[in-house]
Amino acid sequence: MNVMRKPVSVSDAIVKVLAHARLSQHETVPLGAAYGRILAEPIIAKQDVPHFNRSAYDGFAIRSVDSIGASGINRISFRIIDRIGAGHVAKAPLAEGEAVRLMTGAAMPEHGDAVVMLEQAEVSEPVFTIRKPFQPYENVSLQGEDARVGEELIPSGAFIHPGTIALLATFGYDRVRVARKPIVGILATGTELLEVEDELVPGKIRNSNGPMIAAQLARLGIESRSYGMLADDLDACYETVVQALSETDCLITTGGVSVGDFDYLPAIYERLGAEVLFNKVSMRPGSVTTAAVAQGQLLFGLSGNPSACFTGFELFVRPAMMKMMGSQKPYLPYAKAALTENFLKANPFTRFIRAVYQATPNGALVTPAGFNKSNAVSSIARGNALIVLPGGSAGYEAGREVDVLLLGVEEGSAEWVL
Ligand SMILES: Nc1nc2c(c(=O)[nH]1)N[C@H]1C(S)=C(S)[C@@H](COP(=O)(O)OP(=O)(O)OC[C@H]3O[C@@H](n4cnc5c(N)ncnc54)[C@H](O)[C@@H]3O)O[C@H]1N2
Ligand code: MOO
Ligand SMILES: [Mg+2]
Repeated sequence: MNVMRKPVSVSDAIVKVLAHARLSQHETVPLGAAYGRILAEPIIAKQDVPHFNRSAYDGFAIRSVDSIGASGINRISFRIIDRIGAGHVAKAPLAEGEAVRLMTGAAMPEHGDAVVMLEQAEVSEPVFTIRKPFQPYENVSLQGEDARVGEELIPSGAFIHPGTIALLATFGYDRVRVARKPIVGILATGTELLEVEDELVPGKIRNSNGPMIAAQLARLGIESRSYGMLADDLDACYETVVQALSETDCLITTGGVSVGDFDYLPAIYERLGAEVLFNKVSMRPGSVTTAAVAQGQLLFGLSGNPSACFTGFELFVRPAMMKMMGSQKPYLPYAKAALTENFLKANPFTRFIRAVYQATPNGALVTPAGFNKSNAVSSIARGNALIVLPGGSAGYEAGREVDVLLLGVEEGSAEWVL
């Protein structure tokens, strides 16, 4: 095996992966199941919102013209001819000096063009007086002020969050066209691996990457299919990879991608006739992250080292999954924050430091999340962000503003800015 590998930059690696991230058929789901999915159709206003002029307050609908000249010493009086709550319409149009007592959301009566709030009226049923004039449309929610029929409000490819659900419901979408979710397989390789419930024995460790990747996918709303754990055995791993590829849209493996004697993923890609897009990225951790394509399907060979595995997923698998689901915002959201402590290690490669990002009244701060080597698991548990230190730097001092990628944010970014 050739142990010398040619590294690609992080951004080139992302471009290569995204060029092969395709799906996406669509499916229709009930509105109640649409949260967290990606829209496969734009939301176009099916009616004006609101679709009738309505009162913005609890009060009295009047004709504004009747209020001209009202003041503290010249109170103008109105006669209440009807009383309606939201959901009702007044029985008759307003004539001069008439008012309808109506509640927030109730349709304005014909000829009514202003609302006197209850607090602005001195009421003595069946009349009330006012001490100021009202402008046309004062305290009225106008038809179409929120959205106009035919207007494209949300593009296809948008993440469906609770606000999107509200809009869909407003227009009567009881079913929504969304991108189909990819079916993603996970296979952990390593003779040293134990099941989570197993007792530790010398030389062995529990498989933490498998459950971690399943949760990283779950965070994107994707259910995974586990192919369990396999010992480092070329034939057995190859067979499982072939089976997994026949049952999934994409396969993620962990471990066995480096140059060790029992790192069989490179041989598996060769046997599959897969095109290896890259097998070395100029980053730490995750330098051994590999991506390959076999018969149009993406295979991600993530590192066995937990922090490297985690970072490889967030940087490369995540945008690919989002693109496969038609997302317009596949990238991790980006922020700037001030480093709270020195990080003085030199960085020949781009370095991704698991970190805690915190917005404070004095600006955003970011703190490395502790033990930060590729094999670290504690810092991925503590972190909610990745600090990005560019390659070629000599480290950074506390107070310095640094680039940060935010983890676990529902909606990503449309651009990769680093
Ligand atoms: N001579 C070289 N050695 C190594 C290189 C190199 O370039 N030349 N790269 C190093 C880097 S960087 C990393 S990262 C690791 C990557 O190793 P592999 O991806 O091949 O993974 P393994 O060898 O299978 O395991 C590495 C490490 O991770 C532990 N592991 C594996 N699977 C899991 C799992 N499911 N859950 C938790 N931990 C896991 C495994 O026990 C090892 O400790 O290679 C360096 N070596
Ligand atoms: O792939 Mo490694 O994580 O750079 O230590
Ligand atoms: Mg290895």
